[in-house]
Amino acid sequence: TIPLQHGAHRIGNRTDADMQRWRDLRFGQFIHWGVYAIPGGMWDGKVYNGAAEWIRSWKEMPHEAYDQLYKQFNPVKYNPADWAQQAKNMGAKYMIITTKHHDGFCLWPSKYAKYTIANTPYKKDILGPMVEAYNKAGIDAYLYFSIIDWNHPDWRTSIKSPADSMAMARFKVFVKNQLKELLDRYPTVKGFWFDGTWDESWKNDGAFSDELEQYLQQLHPGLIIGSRLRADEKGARHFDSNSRLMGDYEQGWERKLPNTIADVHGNDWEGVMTVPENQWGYHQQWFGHVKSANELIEMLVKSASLNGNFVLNFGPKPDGTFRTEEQELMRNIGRWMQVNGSAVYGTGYAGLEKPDWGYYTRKTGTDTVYMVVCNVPVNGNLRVKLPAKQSIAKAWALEQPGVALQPELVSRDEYFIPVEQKVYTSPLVIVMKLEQQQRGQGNFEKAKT
Ligand SMILES: Cc1ccc([C@@H]2N[C@@H](C)[C@@H](O)[C@H]2O)cc1
Repeated sequence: TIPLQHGAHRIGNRTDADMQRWRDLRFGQFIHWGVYAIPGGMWDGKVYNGAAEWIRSWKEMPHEAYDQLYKQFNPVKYNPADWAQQAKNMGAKYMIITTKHHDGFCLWPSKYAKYTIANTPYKKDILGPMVEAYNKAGIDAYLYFSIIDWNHPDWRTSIKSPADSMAMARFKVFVKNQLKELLDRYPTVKGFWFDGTWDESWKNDGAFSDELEQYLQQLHPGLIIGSRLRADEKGARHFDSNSRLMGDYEQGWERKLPNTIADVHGNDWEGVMTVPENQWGYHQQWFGHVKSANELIEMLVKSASLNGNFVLNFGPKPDGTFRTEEQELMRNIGRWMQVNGSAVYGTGYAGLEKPDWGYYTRKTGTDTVYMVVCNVPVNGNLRVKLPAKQSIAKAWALEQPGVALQPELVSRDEYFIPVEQKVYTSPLVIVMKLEQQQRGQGNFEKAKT
C-alpha cells in the first residue's frame, strides 16, 4: 500500500452506537429547497432541461437575474410541523436538508454571509423550526452542505495564481466558520451530507478535507459524514489511493443503486434518489419517467437487502408546500411502510442467494428473514435456496401472523413456498424463521419422489 497522510484513517465500518442507529434507520427523506424553487426550472417562458437547482448555470438565466431572486423568497405556507408529519407518515426515520446548495443561498441567518434567509422577505430561520419539528416527530436530522459556493467571491474551482491561493484560504476559513455555526445552532443534528467537492481546488487539498472532517468530529463526536467530503493527498475521492473508503459510508450512489452485495465491498453505503429522472429542486414540469410508489418501495427494500440506506428526495415549492405528486407518494409509500416497515427497519443483507421473485432482508443479528415479493412467479411457488445445513423453522405472511405457511422441501436445502395467485397492488412480505438443520432433510416432509 501507498503511505498516505490523508487517506482513510479506519479500515472497515464504524462499530459505534451512532453508526448502528444510522444503519437501523434505513429510510431517509432528502429535501432540496432554496431560491431555485422560485423559477422552478423555467425562465422567461423557456423550460430548463437540466436539474432545477442548477438553473443559475443555464445560459438562459442571467446570473444577475438569479442573484436577485432571493428578494422574492417568502414561503408563507411553510409549516415544518406539517412537513415532519408527512415524512413520519411516509415512514422516513431521518431527513437531510439543504442548508446551502451550490448557489450559496443559506436557509439559516448565517453571520458569515449576506446571501441568507435573513435578507429575504421571510426573514426568519428556516432550519431551526425544521430540525425541531422533525426531531419532535422522531426523525433524525442531517445537514446537506455544498462546498461549492457560486455566490462567495473567494470560491475557486481551481488555483491558478497566488491570489487564488489567498482567496481559497479565506474561503476555507469561511467554510469552517459556517459548519461550526450550523453545529452550534442545531446541536441535535446527527451528521453532514457534503456535496460539491469535485473541483480541483478541493480535490487537490486532501489535507484540508481531512483536517475539516477531524475538526467536525472533535466539535461534535459521533457525527456521521459520508465519503464525498474527502480527497486524499493524491486527489483520490471517496476511496483513497489504497482503495480504502474514506468517511463513514459510501456516498457515491446518487440516482443509482448497487445490484449485488459484491458491488458494496462490505462498506456501509447510502443511495439517494429523485422521484423524476433528475430533479432535486422544485421543477414546474416533471418530464421523463416519474417513479411510482411501488418502484420506490422496491428500491428501498433492495437497498436494505444490500446493507444500505435509501433516501428519497423532495423538492418543495417556493410557497413552502410539497407538490401534490409528492404528497401522494408520501401517503402511498407510508401505507405500505405502516404494515411492512419491519422488513426494512433494522435489517440488512440476509446472506442468501438473490431470488428472482424479489429480495431477502434479515433483522440484524437474528434468524428472522423477510421475503419481499415484487415479482409473483406464475408457477405459484416462491423458491427459497438456503445455505447448507439451514432450514425453515416457520414461515408466515407478515399480514397473517397466525397462519403458518407450509414450505415444501423440493431438494436439498431448497424449498417452495406457495404464494396465492391474485392481483397484488404492492409488494407482499413473508417472514421466515431459519434454524440450523435438524437431523434428516429439514422440518417439512420430503418432496414426493
Ligand atoms: C453533476 C452533478 C453535480 C451535482 C449534483 C447535486 N448532487 C445532488 C444530491 C443534488 O444536490 C445535485 O444538484 C448532481 C450532479
